[in-house]
Amino acid sequence: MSCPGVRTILVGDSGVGKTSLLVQFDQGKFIPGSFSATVGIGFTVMLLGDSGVGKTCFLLQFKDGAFLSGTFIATVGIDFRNKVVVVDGVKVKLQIWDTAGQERFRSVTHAYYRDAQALLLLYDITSKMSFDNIRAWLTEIHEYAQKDVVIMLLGNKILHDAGYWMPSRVPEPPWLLDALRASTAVTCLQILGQGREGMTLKPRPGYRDDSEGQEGILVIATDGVVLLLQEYGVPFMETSAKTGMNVELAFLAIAKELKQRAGQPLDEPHFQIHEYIESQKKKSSCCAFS
Ligand SMILES: Nc1nc2c(ncn2[C@@H]2O[C@H](COP(=O)(O)OP(=O)(O)OP(=O)(O)O)[C@@H](O)[C@H]2O)c(=O)[nH]1
Repeated sequence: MSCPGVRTILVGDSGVGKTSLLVQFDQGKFIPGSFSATVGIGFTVMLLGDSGVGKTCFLLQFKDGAFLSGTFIATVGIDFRNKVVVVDGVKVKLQIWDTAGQERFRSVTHAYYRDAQALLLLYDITSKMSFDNIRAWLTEIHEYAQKDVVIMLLGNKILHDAGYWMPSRVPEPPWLLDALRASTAVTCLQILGQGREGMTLKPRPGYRDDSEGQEGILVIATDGVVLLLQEYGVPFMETSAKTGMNVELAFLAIAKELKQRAGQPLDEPHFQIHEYIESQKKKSSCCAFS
């Protein structure tokens, strides 16, 4: 959550101490005897979206496996974290930039768009406003980012993770309640659409005041997203920075796509990010309703 400033690049032979110097500066400590050569393949991923959609939490969940609950401290300017992931047996270093969602930092973050190879664009599924602003974000991306930048749309704060939602009546059969709680907004609507008219999910009273009613919130999770995806063709997932759902999958899919692009011989078939995330999502949610 630091202010952007001068960019400094550490260069020098392997083993001279570049990483240790950086760790000493960042964390104020020296880690003895832990030399591991910094991986040669690396990509820059940028997190974008309105203030409060959960970008910082999303990054910290991925980096440290922890959720930052409680007081919300808006990011100032831009902050970054590194994480190495293994893709098909190869170490890939992701440098992830967490940007401030607040309007007043927009000119600062624009300066970084061009250096990003992938963009994770987040909205908060409980905030219609944050979804409505996605088109404006996509317009900015087309203006400032590289033409071939990888984009993924993420609907963060899935329904059940904070207990914001409750059914308007006890569902029948009773196991459906657990199924609904374990669902994304999209699957909730699919379940509710299957002959269970008259039952809706409601946010807890007083939860938010920037959305015009609960129907609107759920609709953005289906019609709005489908239309947007048809128009822009970007891959989409619902995620939870709180429970960790799909957080790692989002970064892994991006890393896989970038790695394939970087080293792919022309005659090899192109990696299909849409198909990859659909197959992985199915794997992780296959038992939710059994
Ligand atoms: N329930 C729930 N709350 C979340 C989730 N992700 C973030 N939050 C909460 O949402 C609030 C905002 O999260 P941040 O990660 O700071 O939001 P941000 O997008 O980084 O905001 P800016 O830094 O202003 O751009 C915090 O109070 C978090 O605890 C999530 O997946 N589920």
